[in-house]
Amino acid sequence: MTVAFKASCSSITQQQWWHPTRDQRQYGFTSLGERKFRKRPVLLPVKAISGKLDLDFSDPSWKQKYQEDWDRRFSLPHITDIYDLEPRTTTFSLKKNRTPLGDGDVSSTDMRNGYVNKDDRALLKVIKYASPNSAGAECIDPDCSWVEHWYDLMQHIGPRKEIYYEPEEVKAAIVTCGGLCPGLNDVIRQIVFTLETYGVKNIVGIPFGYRGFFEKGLKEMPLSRDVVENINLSGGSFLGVSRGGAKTSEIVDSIQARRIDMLFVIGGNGSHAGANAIHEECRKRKLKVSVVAVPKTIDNDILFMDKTFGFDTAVEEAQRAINSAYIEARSAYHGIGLVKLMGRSSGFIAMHASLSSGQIDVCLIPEVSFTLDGEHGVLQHLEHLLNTKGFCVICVAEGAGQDLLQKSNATDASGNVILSDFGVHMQQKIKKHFKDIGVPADLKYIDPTYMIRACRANASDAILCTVLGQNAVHGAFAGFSGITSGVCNTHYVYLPIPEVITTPKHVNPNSRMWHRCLTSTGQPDFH
Ligand SMILES: Nc1ncnc2c1ncn2[C@@H]1O[C@H](COP(=O)(O)OP(=O)(O)OP(=O)(O)O)[C@@H](O)[C@H]1O
Ligand SMILES: O=P(O)(O)OC[C@H]1O[C@](O)(CO)[C@@H](O)[C@@H]1O
Ligand SMILES: [Mg+2]
Repeated sequence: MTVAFKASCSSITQQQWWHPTRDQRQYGFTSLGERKFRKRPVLLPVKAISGKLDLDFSDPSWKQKYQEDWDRRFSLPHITDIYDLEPRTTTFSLKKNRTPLGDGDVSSTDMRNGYVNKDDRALLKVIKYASPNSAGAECIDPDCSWVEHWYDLMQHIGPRKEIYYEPEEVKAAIVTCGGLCPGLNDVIRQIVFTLETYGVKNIVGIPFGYRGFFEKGLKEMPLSRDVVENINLSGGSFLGVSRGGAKTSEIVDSIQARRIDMLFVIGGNGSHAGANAIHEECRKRKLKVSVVAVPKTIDNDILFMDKTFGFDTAVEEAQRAINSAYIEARSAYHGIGLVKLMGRSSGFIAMHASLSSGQIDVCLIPEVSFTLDGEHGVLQHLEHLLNTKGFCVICVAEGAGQDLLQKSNATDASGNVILSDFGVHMQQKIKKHFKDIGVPADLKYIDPTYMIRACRANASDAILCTVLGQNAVHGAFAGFSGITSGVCNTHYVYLPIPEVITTPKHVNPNSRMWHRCLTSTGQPDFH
């Protein structure tokens, strides 16, 4: 495959992720192979923090402007942004028996059936809210009148008919970063399987996250179907994980020295920021490297995504802890069960675990403030529960109630703020409160966080991992870089990395799901 640099290309640095640089893009996708020159879109004022346009709703063309901005933001970076490249017919056959692998001769039936079309799109909104005050309403215009806008350039994920790499020449690397998450091994396994299906022979694992790129003594791990066949049977990461790391330039030096063509980064928001920085640095150096991320977080806190892999498993595993807390509390005189679950900035695990168990009386999450003391505080409610039903069970997310705790200013190796331990704080507060008022209370505190994170993916997460792992490879072969993928509004789509890491996704306290949780626990407002 011949490679020629494009004369002009704008490189986007990590600091310049926001829209103005994206506004500079001149090309609109019509397909992966053909691109039409499109008139440069009108620059629109953008509110940098909210990510929303300053739209004038009296302007009859506001919808068009909104969509244009959306198109710009969600256009997927592609290696033809830098290179003049001709694609070749894919080696990924959907019907193996009729089309031998690696010969590039995809049958005409295959061409018609099953490959993802350049114009396939997913719809972002499916509900029209009658009022901005409706539960869960996310409105564009003040009347909440507009529904239909598309993940215009968030193309449906899947194999394309045309690819931009010669599989036999590709060296692909996989790295897992951040904390553990059920399903990491399933994703690694599916990436390897799919790469081999395209005909890639040189696949390596980078040990212990980004650290594996620079730490002397950490060797690449050759990967194949044989090597990864059974890794999904246990939790953790077959490759190892780590936080913190080297400068992006050092990582890209290493990528260059190792002659890596495709890098698959499985990780959370930090890993995605790193993946995007690597992608930008590769562009700056004019390296033909596709960097494709796969979102990993049990916290389910990545924007736009219905759910991330590991989350279902975490919720399911949390049931065991909640059930134990319930049994302990139910069996003790004035028993109180307290369970702390993960969720640094989002309370999805705590909310879903509380809802699904049906055993929780009080659920506390970071998104909803509360007081512990006083007439309307949590402790008063616990007194009430002991008086009325004789026991109670509380579920707290680790990031809850941080405003009630002393800040430590400490950070981990990746720069994440180390939170004060709300579970322990709550344990001490409850003990002291009941001692002070002279009421017996038998508190059992359970912190199952690492047990939940280290376990193997359940069935639904294993399927999600399969979809995401396979499609990461399809995305790389389709020539995208700086992308990630996820299930958005029940459809799987590719997204540009910067758009998903602008802020963590939070539980909406005005959502039906949080209202359901309140109905289920019966807890009052703690104010
Ligand atoms: N802004 C950034 N730019 C470049 N690299 C980053 C950035 N933020 C984090 N990283 C790197 O990404 C890796 C993973 O980051 P981090 O430890 O925050 O985990 P994460 O991917 O967010 O996963 P988790 O959900 O478990 O926290 C680390 O090696 C870290 O150095
Ligand atoms: O102890 P570690 O490895 O830093 O991970 C803890 C963090 O992992 C997360 O689950 C994110 O993956 C956070 O909720 C939590 O704070
Ligand atoms: Mg993170």
